[in-house]
Amino acid sequence: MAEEKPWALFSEVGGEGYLEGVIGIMKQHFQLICHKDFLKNPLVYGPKIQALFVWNCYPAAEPSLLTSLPSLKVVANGGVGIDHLDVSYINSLGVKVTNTPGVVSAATADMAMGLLLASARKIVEGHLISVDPKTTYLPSSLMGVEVSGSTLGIIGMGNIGYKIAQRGKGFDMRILYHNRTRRCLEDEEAVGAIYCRNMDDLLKESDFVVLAVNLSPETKHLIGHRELALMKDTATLVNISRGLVVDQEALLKALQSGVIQAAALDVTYPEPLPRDHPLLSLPNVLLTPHAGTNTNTTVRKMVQLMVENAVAVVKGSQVPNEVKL
Ligand SMILES: O=C(O)[C@H](O)CO
Repeated sequence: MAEEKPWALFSEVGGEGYLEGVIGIMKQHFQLICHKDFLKNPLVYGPKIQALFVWNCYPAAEPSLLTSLPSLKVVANGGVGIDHLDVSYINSLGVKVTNTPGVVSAATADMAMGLLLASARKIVEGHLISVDPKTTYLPSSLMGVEVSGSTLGIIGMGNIGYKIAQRGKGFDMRILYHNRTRRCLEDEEAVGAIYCRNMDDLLKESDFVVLAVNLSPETKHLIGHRELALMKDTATLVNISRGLVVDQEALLKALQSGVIQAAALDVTYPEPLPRDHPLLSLPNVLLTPHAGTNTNTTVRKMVQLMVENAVAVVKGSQVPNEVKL
């Protein structure tokens, strides 16, 4: 008789279309129950579940859920950032945490460049003018910032930061980076990146500052009043990491008072911002809804890796991407 597949709990929050493509990958290895259906009958399903698939905060891996899953072995996170998970608490329950580094880097770096270009060249404003028959296009209203030849400052030079540097090189940008540890000379030379041990030097010299760090107690509000004041008044801040890396109140003031020219943000806090949040009505802000990894290819790769991680934990074999504290 064929061995019964283990049970896994996942969230339906991504939307039907989003899940259609990926549910098949999960179903090859797991019997699935979505969070909504689980909540209708937690006492029946709770003891069966061995894997919990998590997308950002969905479902929230909180004590109330975790303690209702006595057979749980793994929380398999989709994405690299695990700031929404209390890893030590989860580990204390005898449950491993896994994530999906590497596979998210290219799409996230593309998003950073997309935001940078769209903000610099006012692409969204250009689209709105083009589709509105009542507006007349005046080139002066869409005057952009030249990207080629400008200076790109990358804060956080892990996989994603490095891919942003590769893209910046393609745009003939001068590349500065700040990271806890310096990359090897070979990596630096391949993209022509200059290391700034002191982040302030990067902030002062860059036309575009891109944030690509993980959120941790050390990087929370890494960019605040002081750092924004160091930036050029013609500079743009691009954030594809986590909203909390920036002090949002300080950013709002800097954008309102011309301390910096613009911001392009894929991440904020909270997400989404409330409809009356002042950042939403500033003309020099471009926002996307934390969609850096959201391509068919990357989502599939993430789910594939989530499943590989979860299967490895359940079977007790070598786990490709366990998060270790
Ligand atoms: O952490 C990540 O990889 C992305 O933000 C997706 O959640």
